[in-house]
Parts: sequence; structure tokens; C-alpha cells
Amino acid sequence: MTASSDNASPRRRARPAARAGHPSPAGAPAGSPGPALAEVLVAAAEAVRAVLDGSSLTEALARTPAPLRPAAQALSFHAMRTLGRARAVKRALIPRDPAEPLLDALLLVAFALLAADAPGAGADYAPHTVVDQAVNAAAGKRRLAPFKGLVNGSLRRFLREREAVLARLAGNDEAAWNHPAWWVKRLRAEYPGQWQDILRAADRAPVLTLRANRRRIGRDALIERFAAEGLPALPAGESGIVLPQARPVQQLPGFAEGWWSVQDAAAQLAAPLLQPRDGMRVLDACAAPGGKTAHLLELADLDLLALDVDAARLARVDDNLARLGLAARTRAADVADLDAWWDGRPFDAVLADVPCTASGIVRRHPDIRWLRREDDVGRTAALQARIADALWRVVAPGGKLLYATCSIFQAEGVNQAEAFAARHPEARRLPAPGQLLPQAASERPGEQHDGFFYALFAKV
Ligand SMILES: C[S@@+](CC[C@H](N)C(=O)[O-])C[C@H]1O[C@@H](n2cnc3c(N)ncnc32)[C@H](O)[C@@H]1O
Repeated sequence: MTASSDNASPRRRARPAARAGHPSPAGAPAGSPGPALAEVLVAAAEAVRAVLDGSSLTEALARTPAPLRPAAQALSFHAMRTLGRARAVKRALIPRDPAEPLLDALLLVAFALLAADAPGAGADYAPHTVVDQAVNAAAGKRRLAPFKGLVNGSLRRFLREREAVLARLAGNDEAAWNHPAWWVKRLRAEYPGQWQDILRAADRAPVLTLRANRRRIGRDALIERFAAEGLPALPAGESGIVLPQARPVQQLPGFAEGWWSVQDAAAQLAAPLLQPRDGMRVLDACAAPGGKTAHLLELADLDLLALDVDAARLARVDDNLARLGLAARTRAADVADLDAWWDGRPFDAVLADVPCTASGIVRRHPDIRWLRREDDVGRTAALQARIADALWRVVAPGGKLLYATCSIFQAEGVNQAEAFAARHPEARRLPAPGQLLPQAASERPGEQHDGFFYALFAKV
């Protein structure tokens, strides 16, 4: 799991400087002027454009110039969380998508700010400041300059006709829930009593959850060390602590010393479910970046092989283990191709944290919902089944396979586990949490978690 990266959320910045068109960069002293809002709008529009063209927001923001990045990150996160409504507003006022892709994205970012619902939800900027700065943004960029009249006219028209435009969006699921319509339809069908709560939870700013490395420091001692630094934290599960306000992880004590890792509370359930004991032969089949590999090794002295098909991501497993003072064998391989990597010796425990649509972690990664396509769900489920079937062959008699995904779609969870059990009569289901749903109703910080699915099988 990666750190929540929206700790510069515009919700938390309401400084006078921001109202004057200068957002203060995250981490800068209050009142210190940041870059002009016009520059930030262009940088955020470039990031949003990249996502609409298929890039992840993390990759896109890595290309943003460093001085603009914190403010561009805050705006682009906000735009991702409100893109459904912003797009519907834009189409109500400008029915044909502009031919210039960056203009389209600039309009989306500006409408995301202007159409925000609640005061504070991206509304740190006075509406007329947003309009003026968006026009400046267009004027200052050669590709956009011919369209500054369109920017000015459409944004001002929205300010004049706001209520009437928003009223025309009634019944538009994408605008109402800020998720693609197919996503809303799927959740409505799969969770008739909970879908609204799940969607609402997706738009809350996430807490920051860490896992104490018990080889270095216990959970409660870690809470005390953070408290001594003025960082209140709550316990979450056996090894977890929650910081109600996300922060840049580099600013927290003990990272370099390997005291902790960033890991969501639901993800922290994986390693204990396999009940690792000293000397066990364990396979972490889809290991990168190594969050669960490290947790397994924190719990017991294991003979552990960590595989991942992506060699670059696998390098992060080595880095993370070194920081935490842990060791495993790592190998880049397609886990379903047993001939390529398996020496024929079975494993006592296998963790299959399979690739998935990541529909359970949209709170931390609000771009995911716009990157996925409906047919990704079936394609991903087929890959998961292929991986799970291959892995079942490497489990020792009496050994266990833990199937895990950070998805909330049933094709990747409940249905997948049932189909697996039907294909493998020698697989006995053991108690496991099943589907965990992120829900707005259980929003106490210590109880927040991502959407996850777990099924545990023993080979009889
Ligand atoms: C959900 S992530 C794993 C997260 C990891 N277990 C952790 O806790 O940090 C899924 C991983 O599966 C890997 N993967 C996808 N297809 C694979 C395959 N055929 N064989 C091995 N790894 C694969 C991806 O590269 C990705 O790193």
C-alpha cells in the first residue's frame, strides 16, 4: 500500500493567500505565498489530462515541476473526486468536448472547483478568483490562449446559472456519485443496501495507517514515540496505528530506522491469517512492493520466496525489506508459469495477493475509478483464476492458500472464491474475513480501512 498522498487537500487550506490566488504550498509556513493559482491550474489540468489519457495520477504528478506539485496534487485529487459532476457541468454548458485536450482538462479542473458542493470542499478560492485565474492560465499557455474567451464565458455563465445547471444534472449517476455510471450500477446491483454508503466513503480523505515493525518497536511504544513528537495516533488492530490526519511520511519519526511501514488496516489482516511460524516455507506470490512480505517476516523467521512479474516493482520489495531489517529471496517471474520458477518443493503457506481492479482503494487513489473500464473486471477476474489455480499446485498437503484482493467487486472476491472451491474439491474453506467494505457510516478514524477480500483454503 502506498501512503495517502493528498495531505495537501484544498479542504485544509483556507489561508488568505489562497483567496488572493496564491495557494500556500503544503508544509510552507502559514501565509507564505505559493505559486500563482493560474500556474497550479495548468499543472493540475496537465495531470488530469494524463489520467484521462490512461496514466495514473501518481505518474502524472511525478512529471509536475516540484514547486507546483503539492498544490497541483491537492487540486488534481479534488478534481478526481468530483470529476463526474465537473464533466456533467461542462457538457451542460459546452456540449461538444473541445478539440484541444488540455483546454478540456482545464475546464474540468475549474468546474470541479466552482461546482463543489460543501463549503471547503475545494472551495478555498473565491469563485471569481477561480475564473480570473483560469483565464490567466489560458492566456499564459500558447495552446490555450485562443480559447481564453471560451474559458471566461463558460465559467462566468456557470456562476450566473449555477442552480439551474446543477438542477439539470438530476438523475445523472456519474454527476451524483462521481464514479463512472457502470461502476455505480455494479455496486447498486451487488450491494443493494450499502452502495450509497460505499460510494460516499470513497470520497472522504483517508487516514494514514501504519504497521509497527514488531522486530524494532511494539505498537503501543510506537504510539508513545509519536505522541512525544506531538503526533496523536490511535491503535488499529494488533500492529497498526492510525494518524487521523494524513501527513507526508518523510515528516514522521522512525521511517529510516525501519520502525514502521505504511499499510492500510485491512491489508494488515493478511499475514496473521496465514499463522506464520518459525521455519515455515512460505510463498508470497504477487509480492511487490512487499507490504505483506515484510509483515509475514515480522511475525516469524520464515523461509520466504517473494515473486512478482514486474522486476522494477520487485526491486522495491528488496528496498523495503532492507529498511526494515528483514530478508527473503526475491524473484521476477509470472507466478502462473510454474515451469519458469518452481523447483517442485511445496510450500506450507501461500499468499496470493492477486492483481485486481483496485476498486477498494479509490479513497487513496481517486484516479482509479476513471482509469478502469467495465470490461477490465472480467479480464482481471480471469487472470486471478489462472493465478489461483496455478498456486494451488504448489501448496503442500495440509498447507494453506490465502486469496486476497483490494477489490470490492464480487467477480474478484466472493464469486471468485466460490468458483475456486468448486474447481478444487480438496480445498477446505477456513474462517477468513471475506468481503470488507469501506463504509462512510463507520468513519471513526481507528476503524477506517480499504475495501478488501480474503478467502483462506486448506489443502486436505
Ligand atoms: C496487489 S499487488 C501486490 C501488493 C503486495 N502484496 C503488497 O502487499 O505490497 C499485485 C502484484 O501482482 C503482480 N502481478 C501481476 N500479475 C502477476 C503474475 N502473473 N505473476 C506474478 N505477479 C504478478 C503485480 O506486479 C503487483 O505487484
